[in-house]
Amino acid sequence: MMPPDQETTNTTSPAKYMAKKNMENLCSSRVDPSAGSSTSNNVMNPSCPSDNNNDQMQDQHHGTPAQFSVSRVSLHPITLKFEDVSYTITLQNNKTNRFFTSSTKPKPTRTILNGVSGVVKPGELLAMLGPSGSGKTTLLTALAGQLQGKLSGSITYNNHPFTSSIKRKTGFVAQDDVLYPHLTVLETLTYAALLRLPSKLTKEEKIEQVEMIILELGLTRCRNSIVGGPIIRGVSGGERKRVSIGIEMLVNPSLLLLDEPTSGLDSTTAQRIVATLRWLAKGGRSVVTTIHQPSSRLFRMFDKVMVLSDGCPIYSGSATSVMDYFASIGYVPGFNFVNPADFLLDLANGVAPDTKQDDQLEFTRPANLDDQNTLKQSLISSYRKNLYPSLKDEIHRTFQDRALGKNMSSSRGSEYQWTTSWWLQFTVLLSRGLKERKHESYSGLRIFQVMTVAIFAGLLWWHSDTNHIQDQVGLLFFFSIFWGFFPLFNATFAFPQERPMLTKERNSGMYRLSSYFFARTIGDLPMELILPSIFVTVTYWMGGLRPSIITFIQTLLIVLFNVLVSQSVGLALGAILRDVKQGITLSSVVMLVFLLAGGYYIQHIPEFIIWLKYISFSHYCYKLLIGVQYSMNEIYECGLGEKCRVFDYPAIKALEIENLAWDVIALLVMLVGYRVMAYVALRKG
Ligand SMILES: Nc1ncnc2c1ncn2[C@@H]1O[C@H](COP(=O)(O)OP(=O)(O)OP(=O)(O)O)[C@@H](O)[C@H]1O
Repeated sequence: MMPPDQETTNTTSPAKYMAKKNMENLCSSRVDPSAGSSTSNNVMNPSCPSDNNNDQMQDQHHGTPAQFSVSRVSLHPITLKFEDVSYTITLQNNKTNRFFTSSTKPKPTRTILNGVSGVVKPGELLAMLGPSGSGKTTLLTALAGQLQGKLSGSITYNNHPFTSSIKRKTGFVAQDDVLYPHLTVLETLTYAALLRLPSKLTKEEKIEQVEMIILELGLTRCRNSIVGGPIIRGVSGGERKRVSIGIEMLVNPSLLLLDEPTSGLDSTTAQRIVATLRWLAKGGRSVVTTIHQPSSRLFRMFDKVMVLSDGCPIYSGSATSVMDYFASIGYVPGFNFVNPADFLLDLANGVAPDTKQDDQLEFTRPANLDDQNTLKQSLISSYRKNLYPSLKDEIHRTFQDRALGKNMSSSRGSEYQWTTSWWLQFTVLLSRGLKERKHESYSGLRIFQVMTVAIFAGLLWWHSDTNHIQDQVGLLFFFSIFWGFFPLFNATFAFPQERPMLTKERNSGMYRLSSYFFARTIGDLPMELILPSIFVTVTYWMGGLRPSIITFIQTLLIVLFNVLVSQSVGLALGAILRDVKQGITLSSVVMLVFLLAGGYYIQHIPEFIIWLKYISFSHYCYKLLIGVQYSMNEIYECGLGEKCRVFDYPAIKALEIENLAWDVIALLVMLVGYRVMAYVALRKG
């Protein structure tokens, strides 16, 4: 392989660069006779090996690499500059401390980043190196404009602070891939394209872009495989990572930030990913990546390197000069030197270069903590003395920064304009949600659960009649409780589960919260309404309730209304608490209290707590069900040969059924109110 500096100087366009890389790949890694003839017209594919033939076949359909989406040069090159970036967090006191420390005592703080500076110009690939916990992710998140909290220093993008327009031109691939596990690779990229690419492109053109990305990232072989996740097995880790990169590549970002894109991957796959990043950089993009332990061949692909030690920089500058710099301040690699990254990470950990041979290492005493700290301090001082002044000059050379000290978290500028319409966002999100949740909505287990309860309830109340009024009232109360619990629990899961995805997509400006909210809540409706409809149909007729179609339809509508209200409560709890466990715990408490206050178990609630009855949606549902089931003057046999009015039956009388319209209004208020609460909680993030 040629040295990186030579590669860089010879490269004129990404397409040529990739063609050349492809040639190198064919020579160095494997000889593929079928590919040999087409190398001049072929893109180097950072893919699973067997993709190549497939890709070449598709190549003929899509034309030459020069026409590929990602081979386009960046339309808005961005120079990223950051100067003296510092980030401090306030540590939370633990519970024990809270009792013993006085409230006036300031909370302890911790500096995560301390005076970090750097410049990344279009066409450059910057790698951030450092031990675990040195602040790489924090810095990258700050550069992506997504770090909440107290950030000082300056981060500018073409001399401007972070704005929504920069947000749109920035791609951020987080360390943990947040993807929908049940969608295929093709579906994942297609939905992202439909949401992220501007409305001026037709659907077909957007899909064409997806096909190109799939081709370019070598995902052809797994295009129809589901992405998978921790529970369900899907594509491999490397393929998932490429899908995440592909989502960001779709919008042809001018600034691409990636957190550990090669973690957990074999060295060949890691090299392919870094080759892709380098290729993207050569198209005029500024690319910043954190990386844990790059091999020496990966290291050679970087243009710039930044080394962090405990949040402080010990090097920031050209990758080719890094060894010379450390040599100039007295640190040269030892006898067994192989990889510059190992050497740099040792230094960042405060471990001096080892001059002994491997077989002597086991006898070497590890450096103590004081020695390590002394070495780190010395490297930080050297950086400030030797590198920082020239870096500062470079930052100020091209143009004077205007935005020093601006609050980086103010990322929502007024110029924000959505790339797609509300309606398109809504329909795409609705379709994606239905596809993603198809397996759980239409799960056999869920249908079995509801059907079994329906049949057993029908058998237990088999042909009950009005003379057994208590049984019938019990059945109606069961309707209101069962169809209060079930949707409430299902809805509580909705937002906590989707929150990481929502945060990621909203941070990249993909869609409005309102379009997501409506799509998410409407998408759940079919199954949420079909199951109770089947349940009521089975149980109503088996249970011997009033044999009237009108009453049956009214009963069904009331139950469905109750489902929507309880779903609203679940959505609000999930959105406010954000945590499934807390949500479920609170849901069960709420539901049990509503059940007790519903009016069936207790008719004479003490005055001071009677308000519970009025906030219980089960109470209104139960009242409505009784109200439509029995007519005003209906009678039942209350003793031997004795007839009583149904409405005088104590459990019904206590409900004070007079004007059912108020109960409908109360449920309506709850339906809207809880949904608004859920929306506001989501908006607050
Ligand atoms: N909000 C926070 N609260 C508490 N500690 C934090 C917070 N954010 C960052 N840290 C701490 O700051 C340090 C730097 O974290 P960061 O994730 O940036 O490190 P990193 O270099 O990316 O590590 P790794 O390579 O393991 O991902 C860590 O010790 C982390 O625990």
